Amino acid sequence: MKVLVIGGDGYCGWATALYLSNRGYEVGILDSLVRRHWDNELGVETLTPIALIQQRLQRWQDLTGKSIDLFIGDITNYEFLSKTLHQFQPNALVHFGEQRSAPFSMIDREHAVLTQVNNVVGTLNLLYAMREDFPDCHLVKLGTMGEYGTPNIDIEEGYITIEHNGRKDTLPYPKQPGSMYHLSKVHDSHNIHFACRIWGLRATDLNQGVVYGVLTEETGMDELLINRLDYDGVFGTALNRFCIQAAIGHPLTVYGKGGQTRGFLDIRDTVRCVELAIANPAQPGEFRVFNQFTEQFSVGDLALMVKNAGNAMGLKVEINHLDNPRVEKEEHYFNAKNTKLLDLGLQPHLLSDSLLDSLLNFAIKYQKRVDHKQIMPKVSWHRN
Ligand SMILES: O=c1ccn([C@@H]2O[C@H](COP(=O)(O)OP(=O)(O)O[C@H]3O[C@H](CS(=O)(=O)O)[C@@H](O)[C@H](O)[C@H]3O)[C@@H](O)[C@H]2O)c(=O)[nH]1
Repeated sequence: MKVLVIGGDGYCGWATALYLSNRGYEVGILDSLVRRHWDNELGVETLTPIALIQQRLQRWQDLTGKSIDLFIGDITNYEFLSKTLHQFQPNALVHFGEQRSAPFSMIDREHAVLTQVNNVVGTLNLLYAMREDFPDCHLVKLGTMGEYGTPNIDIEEGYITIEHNGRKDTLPYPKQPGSMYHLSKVHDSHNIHFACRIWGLRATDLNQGVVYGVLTEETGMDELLINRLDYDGVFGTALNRFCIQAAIGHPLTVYGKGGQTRGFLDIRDTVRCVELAIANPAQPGEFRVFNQFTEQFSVGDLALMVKNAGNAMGLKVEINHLDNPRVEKEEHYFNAKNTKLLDLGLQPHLLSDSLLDSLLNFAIKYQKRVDHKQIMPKVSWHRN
């Protein structure tokens, strides 16, 4: 089975490409490498030193004998995309190739437009390329739990059955995203759903929660295969940031009250979830939605867990409640379903003391690379 991983040079994409290659899939990576460019523009570097994509792939081949084809280019360029698909002939497309940071999308108008054009046009191009020449190919698209927002009712997996004035229907679950980035994913979901309904394409939208961790079996094999681990205020995400902050003695940056609750998962489960989706494809015409997370936590609870784990290792860890740079509910109901991937056989790696220890130790190992100026959030959702 041939799988093209779009965005295969990024945090989730790199881990997934190696995992699938190790499991015997024929893997190609398509990536524009723009994420490395955005790091340069923002003046930030991931905690871990990441090798050039070509060196990474050479090392993978030397270690395992498995080769991964590389296509460098941008899927917003339809000609490049179409040429690549014809060359590679994929059976499944795994699409991580989007601008994925909420703060980045909220910097200013330019970054909002960049995010939405990049994400929506890239995915639209994919849908048209599939419609033209690869109508049977299965699209596995990374969506986000943030598409739903934080409604005061249970969150279902993509659809909700509603009774209204004596009639009943199962309809797309209402969306109330919290950033221009999260909105771009909602727009994608609508476009993909349309392509499935009208053209009979098949797709799975993986509404992923916040990913944490850095090691997978494959990326841990060699220093040159090491994954990125972002800690800065733009691309760093909650738990990873807290561990790195604890390791360098920076107070943990809880935004506001800290009751913000989200779905979380270990990166070792991200790669497995993608494989489960590929191995059990959607039917022609089906737009399938899986909620891809394993546990729910509030950011305040996560900060406490990191503080306790850090204290146990002899680190002094403080928790700071900062003025929230985002506009979001800080105390709210949150109960999201996540049974579909479990039904397909996902065995979650739940957040444990040993994972926190390993992440903290990882952060301590690379602490010299941390630029302390990049920790505090600088992007505000507020009007002024
Ligand atoms: O130092 C921090 C960082 C974040 N938060 C809070 O933690 C929550 C999550 O923020 P995040 O930065 O960890 O994650 P988010 O911006 O939601 O985006 C990340 O997680 C999303 C899944 S979800 O959150 O929408 O379920 C993915 O789609 C995105 O690509 C990924 O960057 C927010 O309430 C935020 O205010 C803090 O309190 N302190």
